Amino acid sequence: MREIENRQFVLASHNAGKLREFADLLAPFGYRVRSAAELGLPEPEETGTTFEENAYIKAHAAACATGLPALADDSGMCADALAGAPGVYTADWATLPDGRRDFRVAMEKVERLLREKGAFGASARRARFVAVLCLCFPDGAAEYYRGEVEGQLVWPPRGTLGFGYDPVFQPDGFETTFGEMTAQQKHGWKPGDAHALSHRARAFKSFAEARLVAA
Ligand SMILES: O=P(O)(O)OP(=O)(O)OP(=O)(O)OC[C@H]1O[C@@H](n2cnc3c(O)ncnc32)[C@H](O)[C@@H]1O
Ligand SMILES: [Mg+2]
Repeated sequence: MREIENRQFVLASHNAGKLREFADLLAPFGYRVRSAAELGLPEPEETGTTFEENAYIKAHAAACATGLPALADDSGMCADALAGAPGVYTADWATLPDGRRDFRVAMEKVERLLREKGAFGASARRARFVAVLCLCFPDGAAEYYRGEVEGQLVWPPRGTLGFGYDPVFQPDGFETTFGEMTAQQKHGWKPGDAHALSHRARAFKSFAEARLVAA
């Protein structure tokens, strides 16, 4: 198995919300991590049809560009009543014709479609967040870590914390949305804990246990 040498790798993401969460999750481990955004790397086109394919595209591009191992996160929200949509197209649903992203518009679109399907009760509004992390080396060797969290879509959006679709997602067992949780509450995990809450923290926990060594 190839090693992460010199405690150094690239985070192959341009999403500020994700990068904040990873900075937080990685802090206890003391790795030297720079993001694709900081390094000015181009954003590759996400042409895959699965989270795994898109995570590989992003991680491989960053690993090739830097010569370092790269970790990418491909994630999304899957609504049962919409046959798993928006899924891998979660970011696309928020993208305006001029390329900017507006998650209020995206959340309204999801809500409109749920209403068209008659999805009003909690059980009809079930959804999950999925995150697939890909660790890829410059030679193309890759490994994957997946995390999912089940919950329901609420309306109207609640909370101003987090990012993306957080204000409409209420994880099972909680009365608050991810938009009403601090980053620590949303992760629901720190090194040594047996369980994590968010999709990203669950995937990260597997990655950390397999690959990271505390400083
Ligand atoms: O590809 P990178 O550069 O990492 O950044 P991105 O924002 O394009 O990320 P994705 O392609 O993986 O798209 C994921 C979408 O799902 C949303 N999403 C993912 N995780 C989320 C979370 O924890 N909370 C809210 N929304 C999330 C996010 O806002 C994006 O629109
Ligand atoms: Mg993307």
